[in-house]
Parts: sequence; C-alpha cells; structure tokens
Amino acid sequence: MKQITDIMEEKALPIIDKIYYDGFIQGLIHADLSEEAVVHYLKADALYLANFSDIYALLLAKSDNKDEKNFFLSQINFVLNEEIAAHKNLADYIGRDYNEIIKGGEWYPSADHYIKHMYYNAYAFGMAETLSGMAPCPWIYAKIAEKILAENKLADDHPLKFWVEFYAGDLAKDCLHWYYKIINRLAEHMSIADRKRLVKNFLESCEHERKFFNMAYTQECWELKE
Ligand SMILES: Cc1ncc(CO)c(N)n1
Repeated sequence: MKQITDIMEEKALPIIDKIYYDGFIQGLIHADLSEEAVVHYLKADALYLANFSDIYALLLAKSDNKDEKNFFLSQINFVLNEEIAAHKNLADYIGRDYNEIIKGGEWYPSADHYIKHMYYNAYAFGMAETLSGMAPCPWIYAKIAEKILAENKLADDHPLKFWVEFYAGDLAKDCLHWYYKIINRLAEHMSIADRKRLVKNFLESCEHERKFFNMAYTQECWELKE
C-alpha cells in the first residue's frame, strides 16, 4: 500500500523542474548568479536555518522516544553547525566574508511565510504536521542537486560544485528516512481530513521552497520600513 509520504512526493514532483529552470538554480549552474541574489539568499537562509533548528527543539520536546530525540539532536547540530559549509561556499563565490554578509538579515516576505508555516504547525498541531511542512527542506535540495549533477558536467573548478555535492549526498536520504517513518506511523491513526492536512503541508512547503529562491533572485523586500 502507498504510504502518505509517497503520495506527497508524487504530487510535488512537477515543482522540481520548475525550480531547476528558475533563475536562481540556473544562475548557480552557470556560475553567473549575481552577488545581490547570493547576499539576499544567505541573509534569509541564516535566519531560516536558525529557526529550523529551533523547531527541531520543539519536536524533540514533543517526542517520547529516545531514538527520535537523538535524531532531532543530531539534526539540530547539523543545521546549526554543519550546513554552514554550504553557505560559506556561496560567500566564497562572491568573495565576501560569510559572517559580515548575514549581519542584519530579516525574514523577507516569502521566507517569513515559510517559517511561520512551520511554526504554526508546531504550535497548533503535532509532530507529523510539522515534519510534513519541514520535509521539503531536505527533499527539494536533494532533488535539485541530483538533477544538477545528472544534467551537467560541472568542472572541477566550478565555484559552486561544493554546494551542489553537499546537498546531493546521502545526508538528505538519511534524514528523510526518519521524517517519513514518523509521519507514516502517526498518519496511520489519523482521519482522512487530518491526513490531507499532512499532504497539503508538504505541498505548500514545496511552493515555499520555490518562492524562497525567487525571493533571493529578485531581492524581495518588505515595502514599508519602520
Ligand atoms: C529555505 C531552505 N530550504 C532548504 C534548505 C536545505 O537545508 C535550506 N538551507 N534553506
């Protein structure tokens, strides 16, 4: 029988090509992404990831299973301390210092909507709802990175090859294995309406992923200032 997470991935699949052909990923592939787009992305993503790890901490507190708690703990460490390597690759590409760049970042509108979607589910619902909204984070990046590698021969000195290989590795698969185990287990006891919410959360976050890249590509900002 199809698991709910198979349905999520199946329904979301068409967005992978769209993200791949949008400006940000094309700029990344051709190494002509503008400095402004990279700066905007890094400012927003540093905050996105800081909140992502805080949401893991909320899930850790909701879980009553030691293996699951250890999984969340390892993910908090990954997001907080290790994913920075991919960000530094982008900072090196534009020849700027990462910590200087991320000073003064904000939750720009599209990032704001995405981050709040995850928090809303963490506070209003449970672990399955929240993880369904978080899963596109590892899933989309792995899919996009794999597609980049499959369809392009990136030269050894391609300035963003590290970024692509970082996200194309097994890290996302290991992580999604845990997510999906938890989501599918909890979904078994849910009503049809509640299961639909899980799928919707996943699909919405896939759209948020696309908007996040486009936000950086166009340097989307709030219109009114304090
Ligand atoms: C917005 C966003 N989605 C996914 C990832 C991959 O972890 C990231 N760094 N940022």
